[in-house]
Amino acid sequence: MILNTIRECDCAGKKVLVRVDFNVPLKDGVVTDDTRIKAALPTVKYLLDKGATLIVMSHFGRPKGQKNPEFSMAPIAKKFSEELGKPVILASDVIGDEVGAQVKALKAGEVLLLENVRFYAGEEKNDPDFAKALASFGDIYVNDAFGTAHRAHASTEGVSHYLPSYAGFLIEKEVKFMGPLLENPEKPFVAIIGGSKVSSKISVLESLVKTCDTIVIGGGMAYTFLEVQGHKIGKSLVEEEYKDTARSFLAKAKEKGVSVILPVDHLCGAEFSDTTPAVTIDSVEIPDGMIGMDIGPKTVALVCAAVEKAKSVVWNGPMGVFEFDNFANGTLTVAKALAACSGTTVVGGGDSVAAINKFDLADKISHVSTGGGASLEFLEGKVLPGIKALEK
Ligand SMILES: Nc1ncnc2c1ncn2[C@@H]1O[C@H](COP(=O)(O)OP(=O)(O)O)[C@@H](O)[C@H]1O
Ligand SMILES: O=C(OP(=O)(O)O)[C@H](O)COP(=O)(O)O
Repeated sequence: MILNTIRECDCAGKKVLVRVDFNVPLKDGVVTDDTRIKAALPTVKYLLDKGATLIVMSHFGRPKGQKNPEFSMAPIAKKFSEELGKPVILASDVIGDEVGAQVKALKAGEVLLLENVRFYAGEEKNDPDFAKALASFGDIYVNDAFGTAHRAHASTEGVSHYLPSYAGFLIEKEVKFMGPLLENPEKPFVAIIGGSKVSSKISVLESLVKTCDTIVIGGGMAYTFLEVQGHKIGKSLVEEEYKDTARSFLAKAKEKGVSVILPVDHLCGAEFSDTTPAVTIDSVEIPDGMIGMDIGPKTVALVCAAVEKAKSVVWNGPMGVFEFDNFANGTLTVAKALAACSGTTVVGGGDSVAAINKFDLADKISHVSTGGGASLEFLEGKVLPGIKALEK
């Protein structure tokens, strides 16, 4: 996949329409995690250094096509300005005459942040008129919103039909790290997939089985697989309707000679709560009435040994209920193993990234993706419309 990148665009003296993903967590009107804002800064600063004037756009949350002050970009504009170290003007709206006038009034090198693009239904419908209205603000379009690249929306795909379009540094970096995992990973290649739902991860497992040497299945989704293997899982999470899918995945892995690591022991609780004491079950069989809430020490050792030998590792989804201190060990130890791995390590998915940040290990991972859904779809081998629009 070869992209047009901002290195190739002549943006001096031009108005550049930049799509970023500033869909960040807010609490009481304050940004609580600025990872996505920081991740967009290299592109924003580069364009400003080259003499561009910027019209920046993003969505925030899901206001469903309605103007709702709860979803205003105002608190994000404030944080963006602090991070950038220069004023950011917040537009009064997304499109329209008033915004048009604000764009026209911009002086060279100024930064205008449009209001939430999802205040208009045309955004998610990828309405050509809405896309044209956005495109009218710039001479060039730059997309750096990897986290939203799986959406074919007006600001992520539509505008590329009306302006010369380029990928920013973040999209370039995400593709640089994740592309080889899909096409030509350095071997041994280990994938660690966890989290709570088989339904949301089965497609990525089916894609990874084509390229991986080892696949670890942990977290709540592991129990559906253990149950189809005939093990006792107590009161652990199970997705009945995905048992056939789990069975056929295990058969496919066997046929391809891919080693699948499932939990061989567990940390269980009597109930799903953060005060439940962890009981180590030194067997794959979970007693009646118990809930599997983390992988046990023997499983942790198996996963760590696989990671230690790996040349490429991708991790998506925690190994246990890491939000509860009693059940965070599996996720923490696997995170540390990735941090110590000398191969290329890529972490994607909201909760695994949260775990990496909680344990302060982000700078020891080759690449921490800014996309949850987007990184999963990328690894599933799906075409991401926001990236396709930037291909040469
Ligand atoms: N053994 C488990 N039982 C129940 N939930 C679990 C278990 N292990 C992990 N989880 C939960 O999975 C959630 C993360 O899932 P996530 O990676 O977002 O993917 P998804 O929910 O789509 O599978 C976390 O909130 C974590 O507590
Ligand atoms: O936060 C996002 O997705 P993610 O939580 O899957 O990473 C993106 O901004 C996309 O948002 P959306 O899922 O409302 O389209």
